[in-house]
Formats: sequence, C-alpha cells, structure tokens
Amino acid sequence: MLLNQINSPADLKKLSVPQLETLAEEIRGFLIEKLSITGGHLAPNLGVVELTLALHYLFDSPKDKFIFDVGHQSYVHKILTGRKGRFDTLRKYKGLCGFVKMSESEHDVWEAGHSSTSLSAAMGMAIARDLKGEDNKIVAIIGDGALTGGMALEAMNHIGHERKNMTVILNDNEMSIAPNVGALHNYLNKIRTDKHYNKVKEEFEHLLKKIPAIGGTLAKTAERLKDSLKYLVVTGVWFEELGFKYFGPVDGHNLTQLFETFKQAEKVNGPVLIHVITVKGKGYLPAEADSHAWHGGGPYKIESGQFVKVVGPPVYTDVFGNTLIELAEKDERIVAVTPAMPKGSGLEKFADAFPGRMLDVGIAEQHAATLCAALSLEGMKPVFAVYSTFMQRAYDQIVHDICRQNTNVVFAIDRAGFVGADGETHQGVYDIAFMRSIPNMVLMMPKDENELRHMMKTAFDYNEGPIAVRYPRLNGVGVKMDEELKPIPIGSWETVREGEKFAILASGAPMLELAASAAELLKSDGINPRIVNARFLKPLDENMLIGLYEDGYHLLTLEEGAVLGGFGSAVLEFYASRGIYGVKVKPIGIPDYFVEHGSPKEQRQEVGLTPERIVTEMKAMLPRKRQAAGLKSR
Ligand SMILES: Cc1ncc(C[n+]2csc(CCOP(=O)(O)OP(=O)(O)O)c2C)c(N)n1
Ligand SMILES: CC(=O)[C@@H](O)[C@H](O)COP(=O)(O)O
Ligand SMILES: [Mg+2]
Repeated sequence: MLLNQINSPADLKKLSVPQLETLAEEIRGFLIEKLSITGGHLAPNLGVVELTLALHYLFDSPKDKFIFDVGHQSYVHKILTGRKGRFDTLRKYKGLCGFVKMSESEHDVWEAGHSSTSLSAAMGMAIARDLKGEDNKIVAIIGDGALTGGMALEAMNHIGHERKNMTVILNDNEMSIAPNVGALHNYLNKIRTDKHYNKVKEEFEHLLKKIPAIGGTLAKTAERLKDSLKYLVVTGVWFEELGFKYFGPVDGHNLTQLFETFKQAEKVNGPVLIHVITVKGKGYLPAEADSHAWHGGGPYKIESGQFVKVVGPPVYTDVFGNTLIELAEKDERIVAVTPAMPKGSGLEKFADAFPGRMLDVGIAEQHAATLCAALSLEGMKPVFAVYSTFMQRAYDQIVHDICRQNTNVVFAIDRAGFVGADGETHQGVYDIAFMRSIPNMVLMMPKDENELRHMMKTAFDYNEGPIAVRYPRLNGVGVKMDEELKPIPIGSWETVREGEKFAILASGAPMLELAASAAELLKSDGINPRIVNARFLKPLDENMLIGLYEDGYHLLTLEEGAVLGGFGSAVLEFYASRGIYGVKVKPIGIPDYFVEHGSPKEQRQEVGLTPERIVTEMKAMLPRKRQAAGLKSR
C-alpha cells in the first residue's frame, strides 16, 4: 500500500501521477473503512481526496499555509500529515479532532468549525506575510456552501481591493449540507454546466486581445464593448470583476487537470480563484447518491450503506418540527427561517407541508435574523430555527434588529448545551449568557420534549416581543405527549420534587436528570433537596426566588452553559439587586474554557456537571461546625 509509505507531504513528491491516483483510491478506502466505525463527515472528505493530494504535492506545507473553511473536510489533510494512525480515535474524547487543530500538527495553521472564515484568515496571513517580507503561499479552500456566508463576501471585497497574492480554491460540489441555495449557487451552476461558455471562451478572449487600443472617445466604447463581450463569454466574470483571476471550472478529481491549472495560476500576480468541481461523497455510492445524509453521520455498514444505528433526528428537533406543523396549520403567519440547516433543524417536513413558508437563506445567520425582524414587523410570525453555536454569528442582528425593535420573533435554539463529537467550536453553551442580557428577550428551556410543545404554544401565542426556546441535542428521552397544547405563564418555574433546606434550580432535561441523581446520592446523608424546573432563564420566577429566600433555602443553580454570565449569575444578580445578601447561591455550570470533543457525558464529567459534584457543593454549604462534626443537616 502506497499509503503506508506516506508519513509526511514530502513523501508525496516522489510519486508519479499514476501512483498518486492509486494513492487517492487507497485514501478513499481508508476513509470509508475508518469512518464506518467512528462516523464523521464522510461525504465532504471523499470529495476532496485528489484536491488535497494536489495541494500537498504542489505546495510546501506548513511553510505554505492551507486554510480549510469549516475544516470538516480536513481528514485527507490529516492522513497526509502524519495522523492516519489516529483515525480510530476520530472525534472521540481526547482523540483526533474532526476539524483542523493546531495542537495536532504544524500543518494545521487555522482552526474552524464555523463556516466562511477562511478568506478573512487568508487575507490576514497574506498581509502579515508581506509586512514581514516573507514569500510563502497562502491557499484557502472554501466550499460553495461556505461561500454563501456573509463574511466570505466581506473578505472577497477586501482581497479584491488589496490584490494580495493568494489562492482561493472554491470546492464546488453543489452542496451545502443540504443542496446549496442562492443566486451565487445559480451563477456557479451556470458556469459549471454551460459548455457554451467554455467552448467559445478561448476564441473570444483571443478576439478581445485583437481589438486595438485606440485613443479618443471611441476608446471608451471599445472598452465597454470588450467588457460586455467579456461578460458574455468569460467564465467566472463575477470573480474577475471582484479582482480575482478566475481559473475553471476544473475537474477536482482529475489530478492532471488540477496540476495544469495550479501551474498556470502560479504565474499570476495577485489573488487567484480556482473553481474546482467535485462530487461530494465521491467513490462511495451511498454517499454519492445522498450526500445530504452522508454529510456527517454515525457508524455504518460499508456493504449495505446502512447506518448502524438508524438514529432519527434528535428527539427535541423532531418534536419541534412536528409541533411547528401543528401550529402552522392554524396560523398562516408562521414562517420558518433556517441558515442552511433545514434537516438539522427539523424543518424538512414543514417545508413539504408549507411550500414557500420555509426559507433556507444559505449559511447566513446574520441575514436570517434581520429577515425575521422584518417579517415580524410586517405581521408574519417568523421562527428563527438555528443551532445555539451558529446563532452566535447573528448577535448584533438579534440585539439591533430583533430585540431593540421588540419584534415578535420566535427563536428555536437547537443543540443547546454540550453537542458531543463536534466539540469546542459547536458547543451550544453561550446563548444563556448572551441572550439573557438583551432587553425584551424571553428565554425558556423545557424539562422534556412534552414541555417543549407547550413552550412552542407559549412562544407563538406571545406577542410582547422576541421569545426563545432552547433545547439540547438529545435522542429519545421518551415522555408521554399531551394532546392539547397549553401556554405556560411567562416567568413561572415548577417544583418537580419537594424538599427542604436545599433547592436545586435546574435548567433543561440533562440538568434535571443530574439533580435527581444527586438527590438520590444525598438520601444517605439525610439531605432531601427540593428540585425546581427553572424553565424560564429570563424572566426569572421572582416570587419563587423570594419564597426560597424567606424559607431559608440554600440554592444551587444547574446549567449546561457557561457559568460566567449564565443562569446562576442571574439568580445572584436578582438577590443582590434587591439587597438580599443572606441567601447562599452556588452556580454550577461550564467553567471558563473551551470544552473539546467527546460524548456529552464525558464533557459533563470533565467540567464537574456530575451528581457527585453537586453533593460536594451542597455539603460545603452546610454550617462549618456541623460539617466538621460530620453531622447531618437539620
Ligand atoms: C456559521 C456556520 N453555520 C452553519 C454551519 C453548519 N455547516 C457545517 S458544514 C456546512 C455546509 C458547508 O458547505 P460547503 O462549504 O459547500 O462544504 P461541503 O460540505 O460541501 O464540502 C454547514 C452549513 C457551520 N459550520 N457554520
Ligand atoms: C460541520 C458542521 O458544522 C455540521 O456538519 C455539524 O456538524 C452538524 O451538526 P449536527 O450533527 O448536530 O447536525
Ligand atoms: Mg459544498
């Protein structure tokens, strides 16, 4: 196996093109085999085997810098840079990261997980390189989906203006996670498919060069003629007008074509954009046939192409999608907006049921948020369906457009809390802190999927401004679902377990489960804590908080969110702002660092979101002398 001889990119340089082609097939086989056990982003990586080989063959990483957008398609890069032996640990706790990771290799020069950052990063590195007088090459690899992200266009605007030497590789496989959307996608499609463009291109470009440069007013007309002719036939003219020299479309699975194109591009001074056409899932028929399903998934049977655990969508996602349909049948104002995650956000059935009322805007969270604000001002009832982590992209729009104008936007915040294998770039752990501090915002989290349904009813009945419900990436909690949907009084908590002396205020199913486990452990100490479903993170249940203080409870708050500025902070602020200093409050949540990939259970264990930790914290709140004597609480 040639693959066994490849331990660094230098090993590639000795190979012939036929050998590289053989190596490509071996890498494909390696990916299919390894990911059948670990799961992961199979289709994106099968699509970039030849492209990544060409990069490492022609450039000189890490001196030349490769910047992968999103980074979910960096497995081949990792195989070629000495990490193929770690693939059994892919996306596992303390194992190989599923995205680019600087701590893993000197060849990893830019980390991501969120899309559309590669061009800004490339520009920053190009400017730094030139200021330092260095001469390394900078190559950004961005997908057609990531190109729909607003900051990619912001970067292109800057790059085209400064005209720094860099190479942008547009990996165009017509797919985002779902089929790609948008005018840019349609434009790329035209370039990709219109053979006419390519056939006449050479002749016309040749002709254009023949038009003599002439003086006077005629010159302007001739120039305008050249430009309009150029527009007609030169492919990639949109990129050219933005200051890039466009090459393509190039077959991204043909090494010879890739090498030829890269060699031509090397001669260009200034930014170059190479439009590479690839097949997402290339070389594994189930993934080629349905690259949406195979964008990222769990373990599978190679022969049958069946996932080992036919894991439906996370139960909250599914309940959200089904309940939204139920509500939309009675309310034609309801419109769903998703930034490129229709399936992940549970909106596919809604889209089928209500054509035209599910808007996939591409990877454009900022646009999605402001769009919702305007939809609401015009009398619609928009739901912004977004993962907690990706919602971070739209913070200003949420403040400036949605909340400040007090619009009736419903937020369906999915993947709230630890998400597991995607790790630190995807944890949904900051939205409590950043949403609760915005005026007019209401923020809820259900104790189970049945309460999610009632919260959705609450949200869509609410007409006092923005209202958000956050829910975790959880499969199969399994509770009885109420037929009738009843709105929940805003700001009302619920005692789910009576107790004395201590009260655990827990937000969301994972935390309520944790509280119940801690209560079990505490029985032997004669401590019987009250457990409260703190289902509103804003506004707080002020009556209950006053009552808990007056009844002398010691409080612990539990949140699967950043403890800095989170729910526990809100409770502390509540008491402090009323001059109540005699109540003990212990906020328990995620400490101030980024929690890497693993399972949510391992992540909770790592940060101390465990029953044992709660027991320790509770005992620490007992009066010193009683503790010292090892006495049980009163
Ligand atoms: C800001 C942001 N929003 C959403 C996502 C979720 N996401 C991950 S990959 C992806 C599609 C990327 O498409 P493309 O860039 O074309 O890469 P491909 O998977 O096709 O290789 C999306 C939407 C993300 N990573 N970042
Ligand atoms: C790479 C990326 O951002 C997406 O593919 C993300 O991994 C999807 O997450 P879910 O699997 O939770 O839908
Ligand atoms: Mg794509």
